[in-house]
Amino acid sequence: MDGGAAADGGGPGAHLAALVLARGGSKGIPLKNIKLLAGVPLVGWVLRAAADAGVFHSIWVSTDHDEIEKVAKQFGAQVHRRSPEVSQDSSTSLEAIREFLNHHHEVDIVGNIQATSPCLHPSDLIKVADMIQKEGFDSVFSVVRRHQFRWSEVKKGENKMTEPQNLNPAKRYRRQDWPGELYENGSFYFARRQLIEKGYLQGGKMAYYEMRAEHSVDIDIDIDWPIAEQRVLSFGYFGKEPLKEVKLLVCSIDGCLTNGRIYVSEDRKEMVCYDYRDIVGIDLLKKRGIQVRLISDRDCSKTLSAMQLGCIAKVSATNKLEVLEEWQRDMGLSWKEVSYLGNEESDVECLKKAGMSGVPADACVVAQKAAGYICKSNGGCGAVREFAEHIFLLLEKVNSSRKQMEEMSSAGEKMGK
Ligand SMILES: CC(=O)N[C@H]1[C@H]([C@H](O)[C@H](O)CO)O[C@](OP(=O)(O)OC[C@H]2O[C@@H](n3ccc(N)nc3=O)[C@H](O)[C@@H]2O)(C(=O)O)C[C@@H]1O
Repeated sequence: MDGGAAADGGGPGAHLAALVLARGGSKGIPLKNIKLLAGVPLVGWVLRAAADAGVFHSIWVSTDHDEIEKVAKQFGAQVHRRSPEVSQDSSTSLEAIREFLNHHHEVDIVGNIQATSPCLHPSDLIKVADMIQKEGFDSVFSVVRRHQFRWSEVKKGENKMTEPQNLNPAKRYRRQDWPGELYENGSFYFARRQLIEKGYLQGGKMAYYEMRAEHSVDIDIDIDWPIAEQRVLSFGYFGKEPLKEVKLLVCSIDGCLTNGRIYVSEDRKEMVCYDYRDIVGIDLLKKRGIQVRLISDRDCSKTLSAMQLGCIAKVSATNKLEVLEEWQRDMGLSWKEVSYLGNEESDVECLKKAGMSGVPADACVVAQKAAGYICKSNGGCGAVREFAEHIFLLLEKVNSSRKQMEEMSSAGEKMGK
């Protein structure tokens, strides 16, 4: 097959756009593209890798859905609102990419990154960008090596026998004696505009990029979801900074631990409402050795003591960041070890500083923009519990990367012997 070479105007100066297609409809999992995978919306995993790769002139999400648009922007992507015609179950990726190109004449090369492959790393994208921009390929797509023996299909009623396709049954290869075969894994498809306009994502001077097997995840059906979750926890890309264990969670009281409503009686006694699930969350955090401290810019000391949470708290905090800095210094923690759950403008600086930050679903927009994680639960309705789960997932990741490091160094030692 030849898509017709299009080797013009594609050097380092050419506009390379990352494009993630994320329609709202989905055959299996509802709103799959923003469903939380290990605490991060699916599309967020690849957007983070694309941003940190630093090779794209622009990063886009093409969608037909308001919620997906919101999430895409939170991860720093620009949004192309696509037409319903290319958002159907029957619409192909190529159709959606061509529509995007029709609206963005500045783009010379498209790197279509599929959200359904969340284990992508920036290092992969940097290498592919080089293949296109320096080595002059017109299209590059990702593959993975598999050692799978294939057999021909025999349809019901056919009077045939199945045939081996890539093996000799008399001399079955052992894994280590057979290089295996390359399979398209759906992680990405880079192609020049000229090729795409001719109706191809793969063609011209074409190459594959072989991904490491552990980075190759393709979420297709519901049962893939828990497997993918485990895979990203072990091998996913979690951002530029090395991960650290969280040692402290600071939680804003009004609007996070409570729903923000205050009932006042005639004798000026106040009542607030909180969710028992959040108290369970606080207990679980403490059991895992994570201190929980509470903060409020209001004097809510009486209410707080009535709640009997057993947490250190600072009320009437006029500057929450100063309090947080003081706690961080006193406990001898790095910012990476501090997590923060807030919901208001007064929490923004703390959310930006903390290594791990979250907001309830109904937090104000500026707080949402500053946070790394947006809970599905509202304040006072399980957000603390949910954020605790998110922290536990991170701890699992820290443990598994520690194990990986230990395994790698012991393998290195063995080789050195
Ligand atoms: C480039 C391409 O042809 N991609 C197709 C891939 C590819 O062949 C496989 O991943 C290879 O392993 O297969 C499909 O893959 P799937 O349907 O999961 O789509 C992959 C991601 O792209 C989004 N998408 C797809 C088409 C479209 N018109 N708009 C979109 O937003 C989906 O929401 C999802 O996030 C398939 O299962 O049929 C359909 C995809 O169109």
